[in-house]
Amino acid sequence: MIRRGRLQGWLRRPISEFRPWAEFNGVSFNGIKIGPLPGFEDRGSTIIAERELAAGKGPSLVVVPTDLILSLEGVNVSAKADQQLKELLDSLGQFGRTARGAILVFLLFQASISCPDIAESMGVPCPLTEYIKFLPEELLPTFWTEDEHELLLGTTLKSAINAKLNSLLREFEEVRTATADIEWCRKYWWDEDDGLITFDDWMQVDAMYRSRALEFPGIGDCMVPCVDMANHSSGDATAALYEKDEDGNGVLILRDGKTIKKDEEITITYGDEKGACEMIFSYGFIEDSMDSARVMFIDLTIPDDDPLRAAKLVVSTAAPGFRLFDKGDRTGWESDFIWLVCINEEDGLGINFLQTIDGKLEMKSLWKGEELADTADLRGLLQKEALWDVYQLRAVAILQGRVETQIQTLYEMVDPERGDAIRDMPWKLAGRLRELELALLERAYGDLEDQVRHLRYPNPRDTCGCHPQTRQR
Ligand SMILES: C[S@@+](CC[C@H](N)C(=O)[O-])C[C@H]1O[C@@H](n2cnc3c(N)ncnc32)[C@H](O)[C@@H]1O
Repeated sequence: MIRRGRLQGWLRRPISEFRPWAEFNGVSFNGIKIGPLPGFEDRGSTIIAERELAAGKGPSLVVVPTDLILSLEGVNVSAKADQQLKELLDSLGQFGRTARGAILVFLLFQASISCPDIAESMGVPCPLTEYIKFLPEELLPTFWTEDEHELLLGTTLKSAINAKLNSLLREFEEVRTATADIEWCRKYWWDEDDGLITFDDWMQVDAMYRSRALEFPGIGDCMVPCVDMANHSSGDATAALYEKDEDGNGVLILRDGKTIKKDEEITITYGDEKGACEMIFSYGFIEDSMDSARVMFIDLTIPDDDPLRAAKLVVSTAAPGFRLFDKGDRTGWESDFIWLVCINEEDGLGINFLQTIDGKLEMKSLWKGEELADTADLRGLLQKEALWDVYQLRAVAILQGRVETQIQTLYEMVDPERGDAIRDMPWKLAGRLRELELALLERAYGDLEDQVRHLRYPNPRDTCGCHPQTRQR
C-alpha cells in the first residue's frame, strides 16, 4: 500500500510544501529552510541556513510544538480522540504500549487514512497524516535484494539483516493476528484477496522509524517533524543539537561556538559512537570521512563437542558474541558470553535443575556449587580465581580464532562479481563496509595475538630467554 501510495501520488507531497504545512501546524523556523542541498541531492532533504547563523544569537532554529511530536505519549493522546486508533492499539497488548509498536502501527494507520481504496471514512486525520507524505523512500538494507545481500557475506551486517528480517516478520504476524478480529482491519488490511497491507508495508514503517527516530531528552524514542529533516555529520562537523524546551517543544539549536554561513547545511549527529554496520543498517549510508568500522558485533557459538553446550545456551543471558571496537590506536573487545564458552565442569561450572515453588523444573547455572543468578556475573567471579590468566588466555585464543575465520570469509569476498541487477548504492556500501571491517579485524587479530603472548609469557624473559616480540611467529 505505502509503496503504491507514493507511486500514485496519494502518499507523496513535494518537499516545497513542507514548510507551509509545518508553519500551519505551529512550527517556527528561524533563519533556516528545508530542501535538498545543491550538489548533495542524493542525501535527500536537509536543513539549510538562510543567512549566517551563530550559536547563542537569536531564537532556536526550529521550534516544534509538543502535539506534533510522534512519541508513545503522542500516539496515546491521539487515540483518545480516535476510537479506531484506540481499538487498534488496545488489540496489540504489550507491543502497543512500546514506543516502537505504537508508532509503527500509528504510521500504518495514517497511511490507511489517505488510501483511496478504503471506501468508508476511517480514523481522524491529523497533521501527521500529511507529515508521512513528505518522508522519502529509504533504501535501507532490509530492502536490498538477495543478490545485494550476498555482497555482505563476511560482514557483520549480513547476520544483522537476517535477524532483523526475522524479527520484522514476527512483528508483522503478531500485528496481523492481534488485529484480525477488528472488522475494518479484516476487511481492508487482511482480506485474503484484496487486503491492502503486506509485509512490505511493515518494512516501510519500520524504515521510516528506524531512519528518523531520535532519542529525545525527556521524551524517549520519537519522530520529531522538521528536526528529523536534519542530515548527519559527526565530530566537529556536527552543527546542531536537539532538546526539549521548558514548554515541552522540540527545539534545534546550534552547538556552542558554531557559526554557519548562509546556504550551508545544519547537521546533527545520529550517534558518533555508531559503527559502519549500524549506520548502514539504520540509515542506509556511511559518511565519506569514516575511516574505521569503529565497532563490530561478531557472533560466537559454543562448540558442538562441549558437553554442556545445550544447557549453556539455555542459561545464558548474554548476547552470543563479542563486541570489537576501536580503543585509541588499538582495538578492544568485550563479551559476557565468552566466559561461558571457555569454562566447563572441570573448572567449577555446574548446570542443575532446580524445582521452583510452583513445582516446575528450572535450569540454573552454578559456579563452584553457588547459584549464579546471571551468567553475566561469571567474569567477575573468574577474575577472583587463581587461574584467571588461564581463563583469559582461553577466551582471547577463542576470539582470535573467530576473528581469523571472519577475515578468511572476507578475503573470499574481495572481488565479488557485480550482477546487472545490483544497484549502485548497495554495491558501494557493501564494498566499503567489507574494507572497513576487514581493516578493523586485521588490527584486532594483531592485538589479540599480543594479548595471547602476554598471557602466555607474562614475564618477557620467560621460556626461551628472548623477548617474545623478537620470536618468529
Ligand atoms: C533523519 S533523515 C534526514 C532527512 C532526509 N535526508 C530526508 O530527506 O527526509 C535520515 C536519512 O537522511 C539521509 N542522510 C542523512 N545524513 C546523511 C549523510 N551524511 N549522507 C548521506 N545521507 C544522509 C539518509 O538517507 C538517512 O536515512
